[in-house]
Amino acid sequence: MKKALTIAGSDSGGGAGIQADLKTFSELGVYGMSALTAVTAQNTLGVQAVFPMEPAAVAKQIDSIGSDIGTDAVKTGMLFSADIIEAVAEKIKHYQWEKVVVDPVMIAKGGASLLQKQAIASLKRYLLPLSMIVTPNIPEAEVLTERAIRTMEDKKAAAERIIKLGAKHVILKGGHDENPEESEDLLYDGHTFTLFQSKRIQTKNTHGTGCTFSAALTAGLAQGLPVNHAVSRAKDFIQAAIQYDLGIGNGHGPTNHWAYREYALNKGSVNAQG
Ligand SMILES: Nc1ncnc2c1ncn2[C@@H]1O[C@H](COP(=O)(O)OP(=O)(O)OP(=O)(O)O)[C@@H](O)[C@H]1O
Ligand SMILES: Cc1ncc(CO)c(N)n1
Repeated sequence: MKKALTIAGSDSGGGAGIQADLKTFSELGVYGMSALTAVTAQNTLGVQAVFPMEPAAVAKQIDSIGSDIGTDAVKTGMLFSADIIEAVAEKIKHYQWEKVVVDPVMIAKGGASLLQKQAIASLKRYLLPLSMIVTPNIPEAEVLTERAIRTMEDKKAAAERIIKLGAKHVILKGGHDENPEESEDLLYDGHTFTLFQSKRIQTKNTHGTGCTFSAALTAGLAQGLPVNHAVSRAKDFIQAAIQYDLGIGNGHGPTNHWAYREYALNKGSVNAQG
């Protein structure tokens, strides 16, 4: 049984954060574990409140897992503060975990801050160098590189800068792009750029797309897929999850974590791998 650990915040509404991660791990046949960094009071309309955990409480949860169960891959999501980031980085080093996916979560779709501004320097300094792959969306990549991103050339330059910060791979996600036809994600390993394209689905129900994508990627790494295959399958997983949305809540609804197994895998309607 392959295992994956998510170090992230709780979304009470169930569409993003720890809940999205565990649902995704489960759908892909990986045993999921969690270390909570924060509790958010959240639904499809927005984030009503954030209650961060003590850094020591985050570290203790990771120790409980690391000292007994172990893990095949780890992802980080909402980390909130510099102190939590430093505690997490120390534990990742201590347990010598290498398959580390860093989703540099900063702002929720409604605009609520999930990472304090002062914590960005710590993210770059302590966590990115430990990551096998970092998964920014365009606004997050702009913050990490302190440059605006408009064109494909900008995207490539941003990916190069992020690799210089110490990440081994970067996947720059295009969900926030202006392109009405396609949602394209750019993978860079320090040598080669690979573009993963899919049809853009017109929907307001995209709550938790980033978490779900990075969790699917983490599950793939836990199962031993090479990075490009794990990205490709994660792209298929999120495509199905957005396409067959559930219509839950009054705002930006969650994606459908069952859809990949129910529709995509069986009908072969997407390029499933792994
Ligand atoms: N409307 C869409 N149609 C198809 N794919 C999409 C759409 N929106 C996002 N995606 C895909 O979903 C994945 C997550 O991308 P996105 O840029 O939305 O992440 P994010 O902004 O971090 O998500 P979140 O808002 O949950 O933090 C990417 O693979 C992206 O291409
Ligand atoms: C807890 C949590 N993590 C991440 C996101 C980003 O989608 C969110 N909205 N909530």
